[in-house]
Amino acid sequence: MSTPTNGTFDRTPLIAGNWKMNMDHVQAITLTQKLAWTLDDAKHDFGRVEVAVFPPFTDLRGVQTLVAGDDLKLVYGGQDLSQFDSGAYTGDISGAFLAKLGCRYVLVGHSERRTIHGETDETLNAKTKAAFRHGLTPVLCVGEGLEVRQAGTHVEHTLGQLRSDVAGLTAEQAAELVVAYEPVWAIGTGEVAGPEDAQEMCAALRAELASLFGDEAASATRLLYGGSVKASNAAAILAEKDVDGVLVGGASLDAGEFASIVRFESHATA
Ligand SMILES: O=C(CO)COP(=O)(O)O
Repeated sequence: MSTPTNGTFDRTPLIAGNWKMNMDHVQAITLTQKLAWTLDDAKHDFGRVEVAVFPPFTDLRGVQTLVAGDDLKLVYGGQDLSQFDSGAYTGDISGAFLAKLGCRYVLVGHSERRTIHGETDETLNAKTKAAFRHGLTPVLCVGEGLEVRQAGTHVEHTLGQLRSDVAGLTAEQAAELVVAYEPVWAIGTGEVAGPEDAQEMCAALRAELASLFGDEAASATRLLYGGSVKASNAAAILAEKDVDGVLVGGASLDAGEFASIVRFESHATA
């Protein structure tokens, strides 16, 4: 069973940038280069804190070429994949294609896929399994909307999503899985859930994973927080025991800001 650890953290932190539908394939090269140079200048240790970017599909070939050509240590993934492997699914992208492009990760069930594209937990369960089938690590996104948060049922709601989306996985897959808690009300709004909110949910997610797959698997699963993460709030969120990384939207489009989030250990957690 893969237990990502580097001796300092319980699990290797993952700092992930979801570019959403921003950056064409030319801009993607500039952003990736700038990020790589900034982190190189800062002597970033990628074995200590892993860095992943999630560009649009049309950027992936360029990012792959750059990463391979310059031997960059950052990794990348797709923002979605099809639950099917190939065939008459116009507009969809197979996990096989992402794997061939060198993707390590793929986002599954981002709230924008759930709300704008109406993706159901049943579909997301199939997508999670498709990712594993193609050797990709799913970064499964879960989280509640504002009404659910106000009703106080956010933990039950989010655990319900998790249970449906991971049904039928093996303990080994659960250990490799990354789960991102992204409260919808905190995405792109400047409203950030407090570190204690992130910890509350991540602890609940880990306990649920333990009951489904056992303690060993659950202690290896990396849990991220996402929603208005910036360099100024990342360190406090990442100081929480069960938070193993962050999934960053807007702030990942600025190489300096994102690099600063990656280097969260150099910030005071005040
Ligand atoms: O949705 C997000 C990352 O997947 C969060 O986006 P923001 O960081 O822009 O709030």
